[in-house]
Amino acid sequence: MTRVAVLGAKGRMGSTSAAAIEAAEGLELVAGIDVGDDLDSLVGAGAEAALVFTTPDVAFDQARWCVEHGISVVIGTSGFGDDKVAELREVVGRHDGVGALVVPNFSIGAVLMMRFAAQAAPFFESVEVIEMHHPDKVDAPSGTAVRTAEVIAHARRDAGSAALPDATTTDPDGARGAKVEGIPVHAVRARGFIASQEVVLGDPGEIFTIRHDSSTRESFMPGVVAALRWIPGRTGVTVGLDEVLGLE
Ligand SMILES: NC(=O)C1=CN([C@@H]2O[C@H](COP(=O)(O)OP(=O)(O)OC[C@H]3O[C@@H](n4cnc5c(N)ncnc54)[C@H](OP(=O)(O)O)[C@@H]3O)[C@@H](O)[C@H]2O)C=CC1
Ligand SMILES: O=C(O)C1=N[C@H](C(=O)O)C[C@H](O)C1
Repeated sequence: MTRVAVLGAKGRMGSTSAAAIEAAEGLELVAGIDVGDDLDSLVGAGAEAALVFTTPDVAFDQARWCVEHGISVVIGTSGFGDDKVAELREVVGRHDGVGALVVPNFSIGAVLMMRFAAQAAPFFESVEVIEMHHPDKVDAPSGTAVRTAEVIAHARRDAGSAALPDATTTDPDGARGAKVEGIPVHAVRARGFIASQEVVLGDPGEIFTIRHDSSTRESFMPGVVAALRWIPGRTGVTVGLDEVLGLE
C-alpha cells in the first residue's frame, strides 16, 4: 500500500483524484489538504507520496516542501516547463530516496498526441499548437501546450529543421499567439470544453492535424493511479507519463 496525500483536494482535479485513489488497489488516501490547511499534516499522516493539484502559483513551493520532508511527489499542476523542471531537479538532487514525477497531462490520448507531434514535426515546414479549455482555467497557455511545444522544438532542433515560415511583420494584438521555444501556441477559453488540443502541421499541399479531446476529468484518472503506483522507490525527476506507461 502506498500512503498518498492529495494537495488541492477540494479542487476539480483533486476531488476527482481523491475518489479514484480511494477506489484503487494498492493506494491509500491518508490526507487531503486545501487552502488554509497545514502541510505539516502530511508528515503526521505518514504520507509517502503527494499528488499535487493545487494552483500554479503555489505548486512549486509545495512540491519542494514535500521533497524536503522525504515525500515523493507526482505533480499534475501546470506551469512546470523546462525551467521549473531544472529547478526541481536541483532540489530533488539534494535529497536521497525521494522522486518527482511531473505530468503535464495524465490522459493516454494526450500523452500519445505529444509523442506523435514530436515524431511528425521534423517532416513539416510549419507547426502550431491550439489548446482549448474551460474558462475557469487560470493559466495560459496550458501545461500540455507548453510541453507539446517543447518536445516539438527539441525534435526539430535535433533534426536540424529550418525556422517556421511566417511573413507576419505587423501583429499589434498578438494574433499570432504566444511563442514557446519558437512554436506558436494559441489558447481558446470557452464553456463546454474540458481540455482539447490540436497540433497543426503543414507542408506544401497538405495539412496534418493531430487532435485530442478530454470530455470528462475521468479521462485523467487511469494515469493518476498509474503514476502513484509507479512513484514509490523512484529517485530523480521524471517528466511525462511515457516511462510509467512503458513507452520509453
Ligand atoms: N496534469 C493533468 O493531467 C491535469 C492538470 N491540471 C492542472 O491541475 C491544476 C489544478 O486544476 P483544477 O483542479 O482544475 O483547479 P482548481 O482550482 O479546481 O483546484 C485547485 C485547488 O487548489 C486549491 N489551492 C490553492 N492554493 C492552495 C494552497 N496554498 N494550498 C492548498 N490548496 C490550495 C484551490 O483552492 P481555492 O479554489 O480556494 O483557491 C483549489 O481547491 C491546474 O494547474 C491545471 O492546469 C488539470 C487537469 C489535468
Ligand atoms: O486546467 C485544466 O483543466 C487542464 N490543465 C492541464 C494543462 O494545463 O495542460 C492539463 C489539461 O489540459 C487540463
